[in-house]
This record gives sequence, C-alpha cells and structure tokens, in this order.
Amino acid sequence: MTAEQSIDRIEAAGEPRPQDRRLHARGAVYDATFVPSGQITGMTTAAHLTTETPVVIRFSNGSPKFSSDDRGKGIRGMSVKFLSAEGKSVHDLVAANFRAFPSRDPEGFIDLVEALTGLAGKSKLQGLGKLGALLLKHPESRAVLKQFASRNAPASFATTRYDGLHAFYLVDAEGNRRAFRYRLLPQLGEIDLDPKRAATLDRSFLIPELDERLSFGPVTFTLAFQLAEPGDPTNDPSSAWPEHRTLLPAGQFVITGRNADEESWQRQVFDPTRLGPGVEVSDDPVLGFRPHAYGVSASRRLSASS
Ligand code: HEM
Repeated sequence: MTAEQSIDRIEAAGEPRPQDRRLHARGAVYDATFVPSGQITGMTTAAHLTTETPVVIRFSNGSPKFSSDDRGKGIRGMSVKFLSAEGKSVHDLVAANFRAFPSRDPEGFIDLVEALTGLAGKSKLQGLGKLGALLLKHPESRAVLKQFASRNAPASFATTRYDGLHAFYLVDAEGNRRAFRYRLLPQLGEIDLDPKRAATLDRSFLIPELDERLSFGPVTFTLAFQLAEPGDPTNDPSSAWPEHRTLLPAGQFVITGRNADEESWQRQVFDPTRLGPGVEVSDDPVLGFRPHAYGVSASRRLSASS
C-alpha cells in the first residue's frame, strides 16, 4: 500500500471535507511553554528538551469528519511543535489517546479506520461482522479495541493522556543511543465524560471547554519518557513495553491560551519524524510511513483550500 492509496482509502471510508486533514479534521491551536525538568540533561544533545522553549499545541478529534461528535468514544490527539527563537519548527510530537497502536503495520491501521468509520449507519449485526473480520486479520488490534470499549469519551482535552507509541532514540554528546517512547500526561489526571452530562453538551464541546478552562489559568501536561530495556521491541507500536519500565519526566508543557496566528499553524503538518538534533527515529515501519501519508493529506487539503 502506498501513502496515496492509504489516503484514498481513508477518503472513501470517512468522507472528509476537501479542505480538512484526512484524519483529526477538527482541532484548535494553543500557545505553550516547555519547562524542562533537568532529569534528561546529559542523555541528549537536544537543547529544546533541556532548556525553556516556546511551543504550539494542536488538540484534535481524530475523526475524518469536521462535524464529528466529541461526546462519543474515539480518538483524540495532541500535537506539539517546539519552536526556534525565530518561530520555526524544530521538533514535533504527535500523540493520541491509545495505549498501543492497533496494528504493527500501516495496512492494519487503514483496515481499522475502514471498519470503525463504516460502523455508522450500519445495523449492529453488520457492524459486529466488520469488526470480527478485522480481528481475524489483525488479532493485535484486540487490546486497543478493548481499551476503547472500556472507557467513556474524555471529559476534556485537558484530562486526557496522549501516547506517542513509537520508539525513538535519545542521543548524547558521545553518540550513545537510548530507546524511549513518549507520553503526555495531564496534570489534572484522566477524567472520562459522565454519560448523563454528555447528553447536556454540544457535539463539538471540547474546544470551547478548553478555551473556557484557560480563561481561569494555565493547563499543564508532563512530557514523560519511558525508557526501554534490552529486548523491548522498537519496531512494533502495537506492543506496549512493560509498565514497570523507568518513566522519566522530561519537563512540562504550560498551556496559556489560543494562538493568535491559528490559521497558519492549521495549514502546517505536525510530523512525528521531524526531530531536532539529539533525538533519532527507530526502525518502526508505521513511523516510517506516517510522514508520507501526512504529506499526501496536506497537499490535498492545501490545494483544496488555496
Ligand atoms: C499508518 C499509520 C497512520 C496513518 C496512515 C495516519 C494518518 C494521518 C493523517 C492522514 C493525518 C492528517 C495529516 C495532515 O493533513 O496534516 C493524521 C493526523 C494525525 N495523526 Fe495519524 N496516522 C497514523 C498513525 C498515527 C499514530 C500512531 C498516532 C498517534 C501516536 C497518530 C496521531 C495523529 C494525530 C494526533 C494527528 C493530528 C495531527 C495534527 O494535529 O496536525 N497517527 N494521521
């Protein structure tokens, strides 16, 4: 499957508007500062991870539909751009509320997008048939689907945990490489939506909810690095590393409010392989595929909106 074909299949299943991202269509961009913890100094030459750095953050609903319903279970995203003093992208983090990726290859993810977007408007029996067929083909999707079935939708972008899922390497001044995965942990803890309260909310409540919350003060997330031990796979995002691995707080994102130049950031790509010096990609094939798919999505949405 090529990147073009993956986007063709997402478009056929999810019918995004031509001007929108093919996934994570509705989102908003916020200003924040990264405040380092000092705990990874010496493990990486990345200055942006070890000194205070301005960032922008895009929160999103993962659906291909701009009109998606925030009250329903599903994917929520948090994407971060570390900026240089001149305001240029230095490093991106792109994370979602999965604990493990549903597949060890790009094909399995597109099969899942097709199965899940196809559920709307289908009878319960047809829907279950589609999911059953998916699980036979991709048994590794079971854990993620089980996790989603067991949780309600998040109550707020500010009370959701987002995981980067892929392995990366921290590289120090001597060239030593240490494998890690990143997580964005809400200081407020994880809070799901009460179904009774959901009935009183607007279908696109998440962005206004965060805007209102920020009018009372900043919202904070911890950037935490889970360190691999020998034998932990670096090429399989569907396989979580044991929870007792060391988790190091790299620093905190302090989010202050909506970005004034939102339109221009919305046009940009948040690319999980855009890494500053001191951090390197792993051999994960899903990670390798993503920038190509994001590039196709971006060129189609930008040509439709220009
Ligand atoms: C084969 C695997 C994947 C494919 C084909 C895929 C596809 C896409 C596409 C087409 C977009 C829209 C890009 C744009 O127009 O700028 C997107 C956005 C996004 N994806 Fe993925 N994705 C994959 C894996 C993942 C994984 C593993 C995560 C989380 C760890 C993730 C989280 C996100 C987020 C948060 C966004 C929104 C980025 C933003 O705010 O601009 N995706 N994805």
